[in-house]
Amino acid sequence: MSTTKTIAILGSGNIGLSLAKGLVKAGIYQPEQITLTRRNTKALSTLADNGYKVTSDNSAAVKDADIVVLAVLPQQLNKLLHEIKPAIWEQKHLLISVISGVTCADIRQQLALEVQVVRAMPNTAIAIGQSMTCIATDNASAENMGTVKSLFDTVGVTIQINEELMTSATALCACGIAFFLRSIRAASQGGTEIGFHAHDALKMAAQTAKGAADLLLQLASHPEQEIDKVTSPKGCTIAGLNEMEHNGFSSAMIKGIKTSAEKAAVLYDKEG
Ligand SMILES: NC(=O)C1=CN([C@@H]2O[C@H](COP(=O)(O)OP(=O)(O)OC[C@H]3O[C@@H](n4cnc5c(N)ncnc54)[C@H](O)[C@@H]3O)[C@@H](O)[C@H]2O)C=CC1
Ligand SMILES: O=C(O)[C@@H]1CCC=N1
Repeated sequence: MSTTKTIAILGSGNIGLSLAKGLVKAGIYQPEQITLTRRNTKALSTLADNGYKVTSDNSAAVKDADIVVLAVLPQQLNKLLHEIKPAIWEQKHLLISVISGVTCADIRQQLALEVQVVRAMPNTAIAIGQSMTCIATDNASAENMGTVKSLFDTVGVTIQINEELMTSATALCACGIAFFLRSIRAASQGGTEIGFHAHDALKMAAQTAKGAADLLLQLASHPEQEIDKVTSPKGCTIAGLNEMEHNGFSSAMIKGIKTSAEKAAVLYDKEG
């Protein structure tokens, strides 16, 4: 699926660039249809060489775009909204915010405009078409939600949720990718301690994690069902697994996700 719409990504840092690269990789956008903004555009020179439009002028980028993606940090948002407000046309623009902890209503309130806003919470695997993206809105039309879903469907799996759950989605899916990466890293460190070179251990741990995830996704089974198939009686798996649990493995993950969700809810200062 390709589109003739143009998109401006305001704040081309980690997630903004991952999104841009993912959309181009998926074939839905040509680089020429995407404007990337950043205060220091030197950091985007390679992307400019690859055909993306690059500018530090957010208002110009908005004027040229059908879809405007807000991808700055929460503490950078109010200044950006103030800057682009005169360039936003309520009847034309669809705003997509990937910013954690900021509601659709917060954005309209800052802009003092009744523009349609959709929140999207992707993760960095969007760069390779493997994001888990949650989307939510409080005012966008079904047609615009369809547009946003189709856009993110090209770069992973998308689900629509209630906006109240967006901070939870941030913790589980956007932060979550870091939690799983750290688990894989820890497994590889264990692998090195028991005899493998570091690069082999990392590859073995990553493929094992991928296989575990695919068992759940492809067979639609439950983790414990799959774990039961691995744990031979009096065997080495249950011995290792129980040792991890005695050290708080599941508890650490649950507590970490709860802490991230609590933090996600207070990232944005409306007055800031
Ligand atoms: N990094 C991630 O995995 C995810 C991040 N998010 C959200 O995305 C947002 C961005 O996060 P990151 O990409 O990690 O941060 P980042 O710091 O890498 O990117 C933000 C970018 O915005 C630029 N910027 C700041 N003010 C600007 C302005 N006025 N005009 C143009 N560019 C401006 C900065 O120079 C920077 O390149 C945050 O609100 C975060 O909550 C959401 C999902 C995942
Ligand atoms: O760490 C953060 O605040 C952002 C939001 C989700 C992923 N990164």
